[in-house]
Amino acid sequence: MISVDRISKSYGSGENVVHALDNVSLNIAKGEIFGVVGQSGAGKSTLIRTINSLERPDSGTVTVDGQNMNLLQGAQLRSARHNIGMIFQHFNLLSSRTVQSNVELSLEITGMDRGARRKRAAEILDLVGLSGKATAYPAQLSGGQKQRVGIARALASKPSVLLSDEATSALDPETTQQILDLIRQLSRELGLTVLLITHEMDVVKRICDSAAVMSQGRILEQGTVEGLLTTEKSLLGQALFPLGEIPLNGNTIIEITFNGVTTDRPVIAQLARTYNIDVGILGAAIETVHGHQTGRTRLELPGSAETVAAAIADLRGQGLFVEVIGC
Ligand SMILES: Nc1ncnc2c1ncn2[C@@H]1O[C@H](COP(=O)(O)OP(=O)(O)OP(=O)(O)O)[C@@H](O)[C@H]1O
Repeated sequence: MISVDRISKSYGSGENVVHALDNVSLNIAKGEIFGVVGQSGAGKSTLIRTINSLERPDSGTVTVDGQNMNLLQGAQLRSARHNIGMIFQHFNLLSSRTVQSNVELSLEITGMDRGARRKRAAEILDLVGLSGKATAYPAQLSGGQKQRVGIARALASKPSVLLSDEATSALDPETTQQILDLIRQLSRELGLTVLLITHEMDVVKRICDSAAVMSQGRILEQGTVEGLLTTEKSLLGQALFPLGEIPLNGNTIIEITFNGVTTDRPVIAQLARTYNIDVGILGAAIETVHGHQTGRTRLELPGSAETVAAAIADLRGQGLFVEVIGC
């Protein structure tokens, strides 16, 4: 649905040149929720602006829903943009217009007649849980409600893509979760493809199917969230489920990654019993992600090299992803 192929974008020149995007490629399938994480200045906003063609890349291609965005001009470009909704950190609502009118505004631009606009705005406000607030003004709404209006406005013209630029960064943790759950629900119900940029790992954990890590204009790693978790030394895997410093005391230290398949088995108790090892639990970061138990646990395995090797082989034999991180 969204294909970004080797795009680069620089600002300035000579000594002052900034490579905001440096040979960036990614593919987002229809209906997928894809998160891009990175520190301030990593290039995330530039990436989003090249996808809806607010910026043109210096090189490379952006394709959205089969259309090469770089080649579009005028009416064609405007029409392609109607297929891409966008939500923002600070909501960007017009304070002088009611909720209903803010949502209708995005439809006015498409040339839809008044009656159809009214009907569609009411429909989409209902979908985001705001039908009772149609006549309210933005100043009368909470942050979460404002973002619901932002989402309704973005989706009013029935786009197939939603771009989210730090849409939950101004919200408290509980409201963040509600908005993320709403985005996920809408994505599933409407088959909406979502690209969201964020600096918050919890956002990725809560709703993303796939994610990429950006730094200094480059993508350092990308893949499905579950795949990244089971990738050795994955930056995102470590950041999503942090376990802190590794204590080195001569014993073998391993990390077992759980991705929903095996957590209901008494893996650690079985290990201790079968190999007579006094297994030490050094840390665990396990949460329910998309209804599955996901995360990792760090264990210390004292004992002879042979016993420890046999225990690790046994765990891997059970289909578990095991990394030896210290010995
Ligand atoms: N219009 C511009 N002119 C000059 N430099 C720019 C411009 N837009 C972005 N940059 C630079 O490009 C780099 C990437 O910026 P970008 O806004 O894409 O990063 P970001 O990851 O979205 O950061 P943030 O989370 O702070 O918004 C930064 O060094 C920024 O200063």
